[in-house]
Amino acid sequence: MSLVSLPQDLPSILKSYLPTTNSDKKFVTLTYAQSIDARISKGPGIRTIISHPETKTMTHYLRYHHDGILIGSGTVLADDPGLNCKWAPDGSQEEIQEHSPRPIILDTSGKWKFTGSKMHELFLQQQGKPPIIIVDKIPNDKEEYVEYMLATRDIETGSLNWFSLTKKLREDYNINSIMIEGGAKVIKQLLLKPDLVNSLVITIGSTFLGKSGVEVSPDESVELSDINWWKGTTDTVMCARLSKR
Ligand SMILES: NC(=O)c1ccc[n+]([C@@H]2O[C@H](COP(=O)([O-])OP(=O)(O)OC[C@H]3O[C@@H](n4cnc5c(N)ncnc54)[C@H](O)[C@@H]3O)[C@@H](O)[C@H]2O)c1
Ligand SMILES: Nc1nc(=O)c(N)c(NC[C@H](O)[C@H](O)[C@H](O)COP(=O)(O)O)[nH]1
Repeated sequence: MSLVSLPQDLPSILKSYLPTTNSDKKFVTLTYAQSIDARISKGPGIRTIISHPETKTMTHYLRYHHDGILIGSGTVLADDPGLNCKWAPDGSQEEIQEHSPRPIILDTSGKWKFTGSKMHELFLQQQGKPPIIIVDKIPNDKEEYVEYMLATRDIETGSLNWFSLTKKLREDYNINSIMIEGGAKVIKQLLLKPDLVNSLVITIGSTFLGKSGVEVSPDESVELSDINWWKGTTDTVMCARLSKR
């Protein structure tokens, strides 16, 4: 699949919302595409195209600028995504392989298999990297090329500690910048974490997906700051930061 060109005016808008090059600081970008009625797919498990081809290219431009890309098991099972980077300044195969982010799959109950996936196929073609899977238990039948990382949980609540997770990815795998693409369960948690998320890049497609669509409304109200809008052919992109609560 080839991408359409990146709109010329997008990089200047995105610049201050991206990790700085050579930064060894932790940087988390939360990014996804939603409908006007805040849905990210037509229904649970249904892969739904919302982005115009030009904002799809933007997603690959964002991937180029991050060390890792994280999604939940619901998304990997529904979408079978490639999670590589297909955009590069000169589009060369070497550059694409080098800049493809490391896929990080939050699959605590071990439902997904790398073998046979689109990610696996791209890795074998040297067009993508193998994943790190975040699990609650290291499986007995480990898959070839996969790295397993134990989920870090709060002792008192038992819930996933996102701060420790990003710290561990940084310390153990040198993954400083992470872009988080979804799905809904992951997005809803992170919209309430202004101390963890450095920037928000949301594509809003000109469609309503309706009541049976998968919604991404957070459990509480969320204020944004440092807001910038880009207008494309059919989509708009909002770049912002989560305000401290
Ligand atoms: N439009 C977009 O930009 C976009 C992006 C990604 C996904 N999607 C869509 O979203 C849907 C999937 O969303 P979803 O909400 O079902 O799944 P999800 O991708 O958010 O994954 C949920 C799973 O991730 C793991 N997980 C998440 N948070 C966890 C935590 N705190 N502790 C432990 N494990 C945790 C669990 O295994 C959980 O079942 C699909 O339809 C997909 O097509 C759309
Ligand atoms: N930007 C964006 N626009 C969309 O319309 C849409 N459905 C997604 N969905 C995000 C989700 O993570 C998908 O699974 C990957 O975007 C697929 O990624 P690949 O191209 O296979 O690498 N993302």
